[in-house]
Amino acid sequence: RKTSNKNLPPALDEHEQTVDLNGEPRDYIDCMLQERSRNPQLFTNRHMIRSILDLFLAGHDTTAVTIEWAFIYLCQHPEVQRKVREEITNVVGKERPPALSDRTRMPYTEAFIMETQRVANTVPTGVEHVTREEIQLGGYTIPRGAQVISLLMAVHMDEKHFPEPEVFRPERFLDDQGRVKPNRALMPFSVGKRSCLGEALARAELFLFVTALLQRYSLRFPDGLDHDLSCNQKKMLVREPSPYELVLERV
Ligand code: HEM
Repeated sequence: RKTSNKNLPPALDEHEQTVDLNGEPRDYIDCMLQERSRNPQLFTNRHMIRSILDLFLAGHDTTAVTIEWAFIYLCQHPEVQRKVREEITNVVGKERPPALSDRTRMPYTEAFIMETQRVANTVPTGVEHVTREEIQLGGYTIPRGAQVISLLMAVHMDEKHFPEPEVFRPERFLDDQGRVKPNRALMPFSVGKRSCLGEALARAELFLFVTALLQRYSLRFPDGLDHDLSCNQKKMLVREPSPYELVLERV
């Protein structure tokens, strides 16, 4: 057992002492420690702490809060909830949990998640980026070194791309045959080289969580209560709904 390093957060210290550098990694921290044992110059402890923090900050709240919005829309639009459940029943049934391989056969559910991300705008802006050189954009000159923040929410609420943008309507992402109709203006994960690194993981989580829950439960607001859709103002970066109650009934 190595000597304990008091300068490290306890979780990292514990991992450093117990990791099997050549064995099966137990988790993300073990993977990083194994990688560094092969190439000590790769990153410092500070890098490792930051990258774990990134996973929590960028990876947890964003997806969890999008799911919170999805539940609100399902309660506000019982017809949408009925159609998603119908698709789950037809494609997955009740005998096994939904799997990612079901996704391509569930266009309505996909469209529902797309519409949820468009209207919820959980991450309303991109992260700040800095221009490396002067550029012309839409008739404006942006100087080198300027901080640029994209307003993704403005695109999602632009009626040029999404007619009646305030209306929640998954069908806008379906063609006449009921197949998913992508729209380039839907960009909840931003676009370009620095777009969200966790997009595939987040989309998988959204699909699996929503379908697994709706397979077993119907959702509604408690009688007489409607959610006012106000946002938690204390949260920065992420648009979170204020707390609400849900009734889950076994189906
Ligand atoms: C529904 C869930 C999520 C949404 C809406 C979302 C959205 C975003 C957005 C808008 C950006 C900024 C991109 C830009 O500035 O151009 C971003 C960056 C990022 N996201 Fe996500 N994200 C989600 C989930 C996740 C997950 C699950 C992870 C990791 C496990 C993750 C990791 C990251 C990282 C590392 C960046 C920075 C990428 C870079 O700067 O190169 N995100 N995300």
